[in-house]
Amino acid sequence: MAEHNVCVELVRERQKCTFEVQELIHLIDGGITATEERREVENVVCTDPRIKDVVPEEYLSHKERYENAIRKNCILQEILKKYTEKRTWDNFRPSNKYRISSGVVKDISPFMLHTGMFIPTLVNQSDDEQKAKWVPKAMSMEIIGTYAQTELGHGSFIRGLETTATYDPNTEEFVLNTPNLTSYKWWPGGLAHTANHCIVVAQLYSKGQHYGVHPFFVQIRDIETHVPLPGIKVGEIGPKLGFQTANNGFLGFENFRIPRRNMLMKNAQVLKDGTYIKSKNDKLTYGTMVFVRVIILFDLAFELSRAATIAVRYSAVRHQSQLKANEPELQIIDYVTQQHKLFIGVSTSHVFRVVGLWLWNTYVKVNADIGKGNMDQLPELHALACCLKAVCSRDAAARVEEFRLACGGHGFMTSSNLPIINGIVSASITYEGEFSVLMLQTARFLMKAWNGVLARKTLTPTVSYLSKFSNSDRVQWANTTAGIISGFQAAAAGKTKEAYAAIQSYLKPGTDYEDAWNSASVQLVSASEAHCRAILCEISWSEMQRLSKTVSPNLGKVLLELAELYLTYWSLEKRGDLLMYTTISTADIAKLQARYEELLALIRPNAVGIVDGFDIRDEILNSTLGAYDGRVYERLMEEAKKSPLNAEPVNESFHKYIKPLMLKAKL
Ligand SMILES: CCCCCCCC/C=C\CCCCCCCCCCC/C=C/C(=O)SCCNC(=O)CCNC(=O)[C@H](O)C(C)(C)COP(=O)(O)OP(=O)(O)OC[C@H]1O[C@@H](n2cnc3c(N)ncnc32)[C@H](O)[C@@H]1OP(=O)(O)O
Ligand SMILES: Cc1cc2nc3c(=O)[nH]c(=O)nc-3n(C[C@H](O)[C@H](O)[C@H](O)COP(=O)(O)OP(=O)(O)OC[C@H]3O[C@@H](n4cnc5c(N)ncnc54)[C@H](O)[C@@H]3O)c2cc1C
Repeated sequence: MAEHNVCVELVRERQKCTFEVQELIHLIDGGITATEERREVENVVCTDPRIKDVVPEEYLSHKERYENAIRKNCILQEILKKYTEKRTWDNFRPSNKYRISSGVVKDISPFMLHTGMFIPTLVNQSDDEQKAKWVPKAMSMEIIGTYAQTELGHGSFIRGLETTATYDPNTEEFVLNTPNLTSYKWWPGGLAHTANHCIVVAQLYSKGQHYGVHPFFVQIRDIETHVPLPGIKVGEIGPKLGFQTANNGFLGFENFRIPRRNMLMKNAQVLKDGTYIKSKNDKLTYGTMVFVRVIILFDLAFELSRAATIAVRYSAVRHQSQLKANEPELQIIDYVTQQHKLFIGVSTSHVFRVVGLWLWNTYVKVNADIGKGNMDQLPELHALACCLKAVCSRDAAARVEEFRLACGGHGFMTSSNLPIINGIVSASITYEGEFSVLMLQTARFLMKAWNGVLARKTLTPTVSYLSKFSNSDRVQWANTTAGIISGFQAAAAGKTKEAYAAIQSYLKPGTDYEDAWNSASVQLVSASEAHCRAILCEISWSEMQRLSKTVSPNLGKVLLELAELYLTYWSLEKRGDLLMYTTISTADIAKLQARYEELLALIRPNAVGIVDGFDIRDEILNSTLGAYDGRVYERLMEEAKKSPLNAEPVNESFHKYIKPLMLKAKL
């Protein structure tokens, strides 16, 4: 971007920056080569003239919008092939390269489920022979798939799914059926008109026995004509709050037959005669969900970085109100309340990225152990992935909404892109495991851990802190980062203990454990949240400290300020918990507040530099308010002019309706 086109405010902001933005970019990407590779792909895609929309997406009809998304995503796949052909799924590492999708369509790609769930399920749940047959076809997009689990009647409760797969040993086939309305598959992305295959999660029956839910590889459309195969009823579920171009669909089966070997057989198998071979652990069927819950953290970090870039740049450009009489109007970023809205979101993006990488490394290690037959770490991984996915998605949605509010009226414009990002992030609170449902899964793990505390057993690493805080004394508070982390752990331990006690108190004679659990569930969710906050604080602080030592002192200082801001913000938000479970005093809280305000002031001069460090191209930001040059007002007007209503000075509705109304009023 030529600096002479950049508005004066952003030029000044960039001059103020105390660190090398390029260094931050490389740190986020994971190295200079990674930045170069990402930029190369982004450049090829974003400068392809076929990708540019003449009419903005939001003015298209629902149908046109989908067709446009498909057209452009096919071009993207063609381009990406060149950059991914040397990769195999096995050497896949979460990479920023995939954020390019936002530069192609503003909303969600209809192929997201193909890449995000169909391929991972084939890779992780097929046996070697199945993998060799299906994965290359899926990777090259010779076949296009999705992940069809949720039904009209059941999403959270997977054991309640109603689609059946009944084995017929005479033909060595499974017969798939949708026995009633509530058993229609409902929601899968790309299912409606994009995918020709899917993973179907169905209740398995063989030799008259029921064996629970299992994944099946199912072709639903003819490869040549794309017509649904006989016995398949498929369609789209309609417009939603967001995800307009995701092509979410419904699917029903009527005595639809698939070969025996189309059951994914890495974990459990059905032999030719119908004999069922059990999996080593029946929760391995849920493996794709664990994978996606892990990678969602990267997606949330990315979406937050987009929203942060938009809101921070806009706040530097926008002037409003006078702080002092006869002085120029302030840049809104100089109002401390505005910094309070903005900087925690910026910091949270960094926290999610580093905690996401830590979680990813844990996932890779546990998966390798599972491969060797060792399932010991699976419950802990599941508990971690559940609470982190749940809390981070909810936090991300709150932060994006705050960024939108920070942009005032213009943040309400679709052209700001904040409403679309809002829709994308809000959906993640529900999909891949609804918030409360996942929090209660982590609570199950915490209750078991508390049993371990009471039995003086050695706990697994992420809950080992519970033993330290098992007595009733309030923990000694220290106004340091270590003190804050210890305070969060004390709060988590205290809440875990109370939730445990609440269950016991509800367990009167004649009360089932499940009812007592339900009665205590608000406290259980609260304990899970506290546990998750303790992890977010501990891991982000240790990771940011580690990273700060790998970069120049100037950048290191900024990283530590962002990490400390996160800890301080949450200490103040959760001061009630800290007052309950630590010896923190009102004077300590006042000190925390003062430090928080100090951190806002320290971050302020670098704010634009920090979001520049996310290195998000204008085509990927898709925002009138957030572009690199800060020409906010020109862009808002340019975009407004694209409204089809502005194509004619008088709309025909005037003559048809308004004029007759006015005439009637005269009579
Ligand atoms: C080579 C080139 C490379 C290119 C690669 C590019 C890759 C691109 C990558 C990234 C792109 C970026 C994309 C990022 C975002 C992707 C998003 C995509 C998804 C978006 C669309 C959404 C899809 C969906 O929503 S799919 C449907 C998801 N559904 C759910 O999540 C349902 C939630 N419900 C459940 O999980 C379960 O029903 C339950 C856990 C709530 C309860 O299960 P149940 O069987 O009833 O269990 P329960 O009796 O309560 O407990 C039994 C015990 O089992 C334990 N347990 C439960 N689940 C698990 C598990 N998963 N693992 C381990 N253990 C589990 C549970 O704790 C209990 O244990 P206990 O000991 O008895 O306490
Ligand atoms: C945008 C989007 C994309 C999606 N994509 C896919 C996809 O590609 N493939 C797919 O298979 N699915 C997909 N889904 C479905 C998604 O996984 C489910 O919507 C999700 O798992 C929640 O299930 P549900 O809708 O049945 O909600 P419900 O389970 O009905 O939840 C409704 C309410 O009941 C509460 N509740 C439910 N059970 C419990 C419990 N045990 N304890 C306490 N409270 C409970 C919940 O907390 C919630 O408040 C998608 C959903 C969305 C929104």
